[in-house]
Amino acid sequence: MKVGYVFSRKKLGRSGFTGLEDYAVTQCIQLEPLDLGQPVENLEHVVLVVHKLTDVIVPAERGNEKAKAELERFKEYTAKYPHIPIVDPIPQVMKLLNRRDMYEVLQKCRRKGIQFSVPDSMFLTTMVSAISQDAIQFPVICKTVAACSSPLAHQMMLIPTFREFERQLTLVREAHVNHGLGDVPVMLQSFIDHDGVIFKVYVIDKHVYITPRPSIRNVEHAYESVEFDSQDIPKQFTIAAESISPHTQEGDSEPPAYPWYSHFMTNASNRLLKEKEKHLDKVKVNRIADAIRETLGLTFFGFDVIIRSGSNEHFVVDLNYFPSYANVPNFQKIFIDVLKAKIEAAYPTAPFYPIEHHLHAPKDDI
Ligand SMILES: Nc1ncnc2c1ncn2[C@@H]1O[C@H](COP(=O)(O)OP(=O)(O)OP(=O)(O)O)[C@@H](O)[C@H]1O
Ligand SMILES: O=P(O)(O)O[C@H]1[C@H](OP(=O)(O)O)[C@@H](OP(=O)(O)O)[C@@H](O)[C@@H](O)[C@@H]1OP(=O)(O)O
Ligand SMILES: [Mg+2]
Repeated sequence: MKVGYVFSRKKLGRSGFTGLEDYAVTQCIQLEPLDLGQPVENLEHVVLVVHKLTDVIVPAERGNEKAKAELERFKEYTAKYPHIPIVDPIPQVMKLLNRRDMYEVLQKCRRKGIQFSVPDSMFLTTMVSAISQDAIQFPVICKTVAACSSPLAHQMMLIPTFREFERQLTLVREAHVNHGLGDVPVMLQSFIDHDGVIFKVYVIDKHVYITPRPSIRNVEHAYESVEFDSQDIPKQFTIAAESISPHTQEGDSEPPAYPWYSHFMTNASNRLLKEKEKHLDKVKVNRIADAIRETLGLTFFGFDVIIRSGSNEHFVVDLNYFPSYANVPNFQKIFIDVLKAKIEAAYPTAPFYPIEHHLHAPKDDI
């Protein structure tokens, strides 16, 4: 059975996708890229489409001609073959394109009675919009309202104090600095001290995988704002084994690769990680995953959890459609099993044939 997919070249280069087509064949699934550059008539018939179409929608919305044409082609395709399930459906995925909608989704999940928090957030037309000192608790992180599928969506600024916020405004207004955050809608979100450890939660249908990652250290004193690119944050800790050197201290970091590096907990001790993991409530995290799945009707998503220092308060700070699934054990098996279950649900009477058999079957036989 053929499953069409639409993923960016970057995504297909990720480790989880390496060898996926070959593995899928062993499971009677033929994964085929949907070439949105071709007329719809030339697109092969498939039984299901899986995608991260946000990578087409976002550039299309920004006027990219190639992306606009591809999106049109995708719409034509779904109009022509309305019976083919799109996993996940585009209207649901669209709810994660911006952080305002994401915030609403998380609030809705909280109303289902699960005890978790979302940091206070406020939305500004641009960063130079005036705010009063008590509008939000500082420190804050300034994030673009646009949530994904563009480099700018990952440009952030950690702003320790209101005074420093005002200084940044002056710099932007006088155009002394020209960071991308200066003239786009932004969200200010209260920064929560969490000891530099974030938990990435990756969800594939009912499968939930949680893994710790380096994050921002606690803000213990005022400093100048820190601009960073969230995609450049190291994806794993260099574990500082206390036994290696008596001079090694918890939180010592590697030589900075970026000016902002020292603000991140790149080098954690096993003790700190264990301590943080002890506070992680996996049952709660699973409940949050269930609530998001039910609220949005999504199969593929990820969210980020931090635990406030000195407490058990869990915060969700980000929610993404089709994240990296980096290091998820058995990713390929889980992914293909989930696709098979979707196909079986959509076509309950059609058995899975070995691919050779299917290729010789009549065209409208799945
Ligand atoms: N409210 C917060 N309090 C403390 N730290 C935060 C907060 N929000 C974000 N962070 C830190 O900043 C990082 C980037 O934030 P966020 O996840 O919102 O960015 P993103 O670009 O949307 O990420 P992704 O690459 O997952 O899409 C987080 O991984 C975490 O380390
Ligand atoms: O680049 P990576 O492979 O790490 O994956 C990142 C992914 O980029 P990709 O979908 O183009 O791969 C990002 O997507 P956009 O927000 O830009 O849409 C976002 O989901 C991050 O959370 C993922 O990083 P993670 O934090 O899960 O590792
Ligand atoms: Mg994140």
